[in-house]
Amino acid sequence: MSRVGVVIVAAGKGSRMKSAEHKQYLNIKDKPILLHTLEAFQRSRYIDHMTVVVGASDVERVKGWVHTGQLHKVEQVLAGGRERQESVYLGLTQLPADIEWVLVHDGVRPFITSSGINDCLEAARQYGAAVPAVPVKDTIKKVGADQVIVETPERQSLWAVQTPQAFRASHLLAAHEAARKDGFTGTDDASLLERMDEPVKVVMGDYRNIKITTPEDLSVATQICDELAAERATEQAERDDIK
Ligand SMILES: Nc1ccn([C@@H]2O[C@H](COP(=O)(O)OP(=O)(O)OP(=O)(O)O)[C@@H](O)[C@H]2O)c(=O)n1
Ligand SMILES: C[C@](O)(CO)[C@H](O)COP(=O)(O)O
Repeated sequence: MSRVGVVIVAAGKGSRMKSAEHKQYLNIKDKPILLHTLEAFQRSRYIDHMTVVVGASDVERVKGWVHTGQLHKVEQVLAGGRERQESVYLGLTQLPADIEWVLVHDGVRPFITSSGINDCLEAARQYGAAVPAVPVKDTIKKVGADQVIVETPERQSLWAVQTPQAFRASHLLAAHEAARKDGFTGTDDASLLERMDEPVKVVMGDYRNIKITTPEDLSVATQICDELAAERATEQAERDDIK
């Protein structure tokens, strides 16, 4: 029987946040960003296994959260690498053998919902690989080193890509190994399959599934956190009514 796993990468330094503490450990409301993310996957009935990749000096801290007993899907907490891609690769190499489908998620995207996870996973099962994305709202310019515009791509075809990104685990590992061999570094996992001409399906993401990157993201994060908690409470009340 195969299982669905997620590799959650959280070994970054958060340099753009410019905070004393690495951003994944800053609180949104009552708890650290990374803990919100882990709880979102723990809640999802589509996920069986979690591998969490963190900075070497944070492994014991995160294992401490797991030992509270609320995060039983977290089966391993590993030390990551210098780049995001290396952290993902380290997680993939340690996945249990029974994980057929794997999602890769940024630890600093705490507002992923169970339906967002399911949409991506379902599309991956159908097409082989899938990522969530949202249509861009701004006009995007390609700008040269001299700060002069090079071109304006047609907005209709531009999407801002998010995580979780879902793949057959063996394919993603092979794509990472090929990228390492070729010295290729991508800013997401899908790009490693794209360069091997493997199709990746795009599913509609959620504008609230933000990657917490800079200080201004923190105030909007509090608002999104409240909205999602209220929506979960309403859904729970509806389920209780049906019983
Ligand atoms: N060596 C790295 C770098 C990044 N990440 C993770 O990849 C996700 C997305 O990266 P990003 O938002 O860029 O985080 P940082 O690299 O920490 O931020 P910055 O680029 O501002 O330093 C984050 O959850 C981050 O912790 C990781 O696991 N290992
Ligand atoms: C994977 C990602 O979250 C998709 O939007 C993004 O590319 C990560 O980028 P970063 O350079 O690690 O911020």
